[in-house]
Amino acid sequence: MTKSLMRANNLTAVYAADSGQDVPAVDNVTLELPEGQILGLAGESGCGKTTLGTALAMIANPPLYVVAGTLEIDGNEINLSTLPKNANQVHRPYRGETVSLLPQGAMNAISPTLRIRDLVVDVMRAHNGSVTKADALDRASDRLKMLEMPTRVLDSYAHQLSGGMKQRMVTVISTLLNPALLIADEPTSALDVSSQKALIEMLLAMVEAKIMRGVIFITHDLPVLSMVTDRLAIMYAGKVVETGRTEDLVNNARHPYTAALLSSVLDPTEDTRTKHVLGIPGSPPNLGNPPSGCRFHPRCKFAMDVCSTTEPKMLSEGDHDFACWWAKEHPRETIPMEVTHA
Ligand SMILES: Nc1ncnc2c1ncn2[C@@H]1O[C@H](COP(=O)(O)OP(=O)(O)OP(=O)(O)O)[C@@H](O)[C@H]1O
Repeated sequence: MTKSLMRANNLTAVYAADSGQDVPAVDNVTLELPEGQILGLAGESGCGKTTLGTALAMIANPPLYVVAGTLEIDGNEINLSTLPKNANQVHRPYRGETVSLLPQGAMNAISPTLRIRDLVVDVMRAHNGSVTKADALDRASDRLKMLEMPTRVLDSYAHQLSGGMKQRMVTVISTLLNPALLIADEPTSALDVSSQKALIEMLLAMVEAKIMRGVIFITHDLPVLSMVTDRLAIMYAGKVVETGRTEDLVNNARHPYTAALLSSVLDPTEDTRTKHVLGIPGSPPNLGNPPSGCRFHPRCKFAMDVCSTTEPKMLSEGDHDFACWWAKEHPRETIPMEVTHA
């Protein structure tokens, strides 16, 4: 593997509940991103993707607490559990410059009373109060020219822009400080197909130009991830269950959950109309009280006795890691995809 840009070690993040029972939404997750690559983070709704992104971006606020874990990035090792509990007090260069988060729905959060140029100045000044308006706007304008986007957008209000343009603008603004790592949470989900393509092309151009040196791309949308990412990490019920090169996961899933997730996606080929996509039986567990052993075992058609009693350890086959008892007993065997024909 090429040089590592980021490595999160044994990260656990919990939501403190009024009932006193904490919900560990991210449980002992270890994740690595090589320099210059895009890592896709996928899994069903509620599996902890946004919580993991929030913890890595060092913007966890109560009731979310990072209770364990370190982040190695850019030669620093940051103990995430000892950062101030109020994210506003976290060392500024960590937030925004080391890691920048493009939150879910960011494009709809732009104030209707601000022009894009005002937003640029606000964001730049939040990081460095002494930045002049002219310098902030010069930087934004240079960045837009570099990305072949129209600079007149800076004079617009959000409601004057299309959804696709708004999303590209918030992406540009959230990377003006050249963060080492950008975490983009569902950046394409609310966009039409051509706007998705434009955003993806822009993200790839930004990585190519080293505006940021790595991206974690969070989405449910596996077809988008398989197009854009170098690596994938699949989460289930707060845990990363499989990670590796995108091509390896898509063609040779080693965890039954990954295989089930992939086979829930319709591939628009000639025989699509005759295919039954089986989906994944059952529903994800309550993270406050997850199943014992492997958390996926109640929904897994490959489950064995050990799966309900003992949590599987992460195993490696080359650059491909997975936590599954069935895969351990069936080295290098591809999990069959569950698609039937009418
Ligand atoms: N403020 C909160 N208090 C308590 N539990 C929460 C809170 N926010 C999220 N959770 C729980 O944490 C778990 C993980 O949520 P998270 O939003 O990280 O999942 P996700 O995979 O990003 O989902 P989605 O794809 O729907 O965005 C969920 O089970 C959710 O119910």
